[in-house]
Amino acid sequence: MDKKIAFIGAGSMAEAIISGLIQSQIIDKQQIIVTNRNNRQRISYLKEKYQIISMQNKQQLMEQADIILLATKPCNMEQAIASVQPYMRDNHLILSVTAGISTKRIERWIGLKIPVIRAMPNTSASIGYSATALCIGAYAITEHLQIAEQLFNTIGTTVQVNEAEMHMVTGISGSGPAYIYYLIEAMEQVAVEAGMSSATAKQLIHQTLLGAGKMLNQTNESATELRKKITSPAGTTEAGIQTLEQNHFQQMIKNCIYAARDRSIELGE
Ligand SMILES: NC(=O)C1=CN([C@@H]2O[C@H](COP(=O)(O)OP(=O)(O)OC[C@H]3O[C@@H](n4cnc5c(N)ncnc54)[C@H](O)[C@@H]3O)[C@@H](O)[C@H]2O)C=CC1
Ligand SMILES: O=C(O)[C@@H]1CCC=N1
Repeated sequence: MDKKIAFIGAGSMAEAIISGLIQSQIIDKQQIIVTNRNNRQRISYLKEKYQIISMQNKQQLMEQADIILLATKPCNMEQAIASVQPYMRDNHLILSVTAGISTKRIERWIGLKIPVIRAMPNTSASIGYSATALCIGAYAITEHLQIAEQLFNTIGTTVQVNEAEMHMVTGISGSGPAYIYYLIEAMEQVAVEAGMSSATAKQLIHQTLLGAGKMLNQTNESATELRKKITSPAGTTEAGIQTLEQNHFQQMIKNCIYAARDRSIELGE
């Protein structure tokens, strides 16, 4: 890719994308620029670790960049856009990974007929395994979507969705890795509580997770089919799953995802 990308916001998500892009070698390190509000220490860390460019001068940054990737928290986004808005050109491509904030609102804050694409990746981007959903704003055309797809496909998979679906996407795949980690935390805790060494527990659990993920990915079988194959009648799995059912596990997961979706809606308001 011969374009320069400027990251406005240099937190966890920006770092996951930067790390994934560099590993994919789609872009030269020197074509990645980062800036944040004022945390110099964070910028120095990223600059040193990834040998990318840092630039606190927003005018200079906007003159050099072709793609502007907005990666601040939703509450900081208006201010972040205001800091670069005077230097925006309508041939900049704006990408936003910010939860909740619509392309319409971004276009309004920018005040130009400028292409905006909203993306919802997840932190597995850092190793090339993000599940990213994309949706396009009013002024983005196929060519812009293709650039976004090219970029996010190097750090995982992409799917285009209607913007209305983005809140649910955020609840499912944006936050999704955290729910899985939370489940793993509980599995590790119980193994250690029962006397297993932490190293043994981690090895067994992490490989179990990896294997289950690959089974879903590599066989044509659904999660339900795969689960049923493990669940022998009157066996150990059945005993475990009955306990989950008695404790309304699936309803709890659904409530968790609805809560994340609703929070995304609130963040956009
Ligand atoms: N962490 C995750 O797993 C995911 C996060 N996102 C979205 O990515 C965005 C960033 O999330 P994180 O990286 O986790 O947050 P973070 O808090 O780690 O990073 C936010 C960054 O924005 C910078 N910032 C704040 N105000 C600014 C301003 N006015 N100008 C320039 N930079 C400014 C901060 O200095 C910081 O570097 C959020 O909107 C979140 O919804 C999306 C998908 C997954
Ligand atoms: O927790 C958050 O708000 C962000 C959005 C998706 C994942 N992390």
